[in-house]
Amino acid sequence: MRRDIGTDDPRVKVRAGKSSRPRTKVRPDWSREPLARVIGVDRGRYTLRLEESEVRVFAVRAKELRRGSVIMGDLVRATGDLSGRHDTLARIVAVEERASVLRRSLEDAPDAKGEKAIVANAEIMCIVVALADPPPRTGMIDRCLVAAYEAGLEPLLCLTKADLASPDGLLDAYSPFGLRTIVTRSDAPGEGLEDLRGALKDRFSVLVGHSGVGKSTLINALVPDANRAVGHVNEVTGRGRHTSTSSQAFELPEGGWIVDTPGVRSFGLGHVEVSDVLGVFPEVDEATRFCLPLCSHAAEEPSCAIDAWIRGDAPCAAADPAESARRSALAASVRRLLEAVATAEASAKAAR
Ligand SMILES: Nc1nc2c(ncn2[C@@H]2O[C@H](COP(=O)(O)OP(=O)(O)OP(=O)(O)O)[C@@H](O)[C@H]2O)c(=O)[nH]1
Repeated sequence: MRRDIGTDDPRVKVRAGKSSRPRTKVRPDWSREPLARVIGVDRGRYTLRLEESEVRVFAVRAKELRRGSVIMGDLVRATGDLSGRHDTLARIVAVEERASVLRRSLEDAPDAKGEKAIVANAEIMCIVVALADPPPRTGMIDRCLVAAYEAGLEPLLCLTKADLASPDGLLDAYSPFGLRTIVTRSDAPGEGLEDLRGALKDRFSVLVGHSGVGKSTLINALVPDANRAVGHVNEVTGRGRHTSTSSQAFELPEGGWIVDTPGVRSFGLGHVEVSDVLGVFPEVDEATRFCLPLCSHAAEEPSCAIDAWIRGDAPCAAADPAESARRSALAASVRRLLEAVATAEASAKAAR
């Protein structure tokens, strides 16, 4: 129907009102467009590597894709100029289903709500911790572990700066998790670096760790032409300066990718639940079925069934002293992770 615009003058053309425009639910099928991996994110610009030709192209997001819907590591469909020539731009038109999503809750950023997906399709979280300068903080390792378990990534603990302090204390503290652990020192890279190379080969890994722990140093050692800027640790604060600011994936010469992204240096865990952590440790999870409802599973909880499981009391499976010692170490570690989740929950509530 023609809209009434208050004149019959035939020279005045009437465009259909917005509401009467025909709508279609049929979306274009992008599934035949070339597949590419997002290997760089710098504000609204993406660097893609085409899966088939391995050509690198710059791209922007198509209008119909929401802000934040394309993240590092995504497999996407791209159209437009895919030549990779200087001054050309491709267009990301669709994002493939993700095998894993690493998220960060934003309760630590008071102006933002909810959570943010930061890396897609990663397989390994390489938690980089300096043995000194800056000193290691177990709270940060625990938060990273919880985030890795929640996202379905395999955690790998990389202890750097072994020339400055012994790794023994941390190795002991994390042995109950059965984590893969690698110790490195930049003055004698040798064995540690080789182990790391082996662990990351053919995998898509994400590096996390505080500023100044030596992430860029590791990347430069693993990827000869990375040219990652190496910062210095401030003598007063004992921290680095977050020398690396853009999110970038580096291709390892022996195959695989390693991502350094500033966004994953701290983790809010507001989106993680107790069951996410317990799900990773089936035997502890099993024991908690005998807890009273609303049990926090903390060590001071008088009726928590985890203690009965440690002792091997019925209805849990019996345990000899060696088995009890193993259960006790594992329970202490799991309780530390649960505490990290509880603390995050409490601060999320307080921020609301
Ligand atoms: N003694 C010692 N120093 C190291 C080692 N690895 C790195 N460093 C030094 O630690 C400082 C920080 O290293 P970076 O590689 O820039 O650390 P980063 O984690 O990338 O820091 P950001 O970019 O700020 O996040 C530099 O001065 C490095 O030379 C090591 O194994 N031993």
